Amino acid sequence: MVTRSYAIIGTGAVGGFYGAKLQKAGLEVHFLLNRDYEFVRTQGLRIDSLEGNFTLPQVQAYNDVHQMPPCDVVIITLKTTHNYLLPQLLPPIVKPDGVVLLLQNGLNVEPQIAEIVGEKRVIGGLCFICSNKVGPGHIQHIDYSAVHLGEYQDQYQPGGISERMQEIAVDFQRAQIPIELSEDLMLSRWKKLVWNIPYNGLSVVLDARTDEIMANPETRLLTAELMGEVVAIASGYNRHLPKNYIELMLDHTDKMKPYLTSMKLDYDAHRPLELEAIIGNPLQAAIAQGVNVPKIKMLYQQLKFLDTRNQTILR
Ligand SMILES: NC(=O)C1=CN([C@@H]2O[C@H](COP(=O)(O)OP(=O)(O)OC[C@H]3O[C@@H](n4cnc5c(N)ncnc54)[C@H](OP(=O)(O)O)[C@@H]3O)[C@@H](O)[C@H]2O)C=CC1
Ligand SMILES: CC(C)(CO)C(=O)C(=O)O
Repeated sequence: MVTRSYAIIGTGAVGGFYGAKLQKAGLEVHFLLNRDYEFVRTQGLRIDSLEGNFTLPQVQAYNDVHQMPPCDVVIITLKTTHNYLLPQLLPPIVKPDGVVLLLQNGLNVEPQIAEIVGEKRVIGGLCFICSNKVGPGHIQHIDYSAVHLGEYQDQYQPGGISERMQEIAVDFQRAQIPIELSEDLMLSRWKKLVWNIPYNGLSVVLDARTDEIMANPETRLLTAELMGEVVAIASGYNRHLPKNYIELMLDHTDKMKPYLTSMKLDYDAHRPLELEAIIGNPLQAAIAQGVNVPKIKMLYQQLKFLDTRNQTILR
């Protein structure tokens, strides 16, 4: 059996969880860390999960990419606000025939990765997971865990299901991570943005959990209207979402455990928001296609104000 080596770039809520699951399943995983490096090097990772708690007392931990071996699959799980580091981080750790798997929210991040490693070496991924890092090397997995993968091609042309996606899927299944393969990464990204744009944005502007947003008829309507605008931008790119998709997303959120989005957690911790990847880039995509999205534009403007002010306030 061919075994692929994995690198996790950003061992936080998402990277810590998926990387630990892959290692637990017997795969070779190398973890890049920042502030938690010393702790994780000596104590390993702890995962508290609704699927079962586990610890990995020993992991291959690094704080310098030049110490890491080049890997077959390099998984990026930094916040997009740290992607400016990738031109330095990526080149030493991707094998010549390796691939970069981008597990981040948002739109139009893959082209930035393709500029660094080449267009044929990028797979995009969407994570359907609720997970937080609650202490050094300590991840709390609250709900869901599925990953959807799609090949990136220039201008997000549909890339079909490649052999390497199927190989990665085998590893993820072995690690008991539910995985779906998408023939069209852009369609998958728009579907996810139907959820992320309203809830991530409104959770910050309204200072609210998902259940609070859903309970009030006005903010529930606003959520549906924002979703409608996202669907309209996707249509501008010839990606047509199912007619009942908005209803499905509202229904799905009604059934979710009350949830504070990652953008709200970042805001409360005075960390920069993933505003450009999640809302700014889709807004630019709407402008480029001449699609009118007044509510998304206003949400972006409000968040830009809050984010800028939040960065200047002393903690
Ligand atoms: N959390 C979730 O449930 C979900 C998250 N996502 C998306 O997944 C992506 C990752 O999010 P998430 O895991 O929550 O974020 P986290 O902040 O939990 O993880 C990012 C990690 O990157 C590390 N990091 C930052 N700078 C460096 C560096 N220079 N070198 C090495 N590591 C570094 C951080 O370490 P340190 O703190 O020490 O700087 C942190 O542990 C985002 O795009 C998010 O939107 C998508 C779906 C759900
Ligand atoms: C809907 C949710 C919360 C998990 O599926 C998500 O996609 C996210 O936090 O980005």
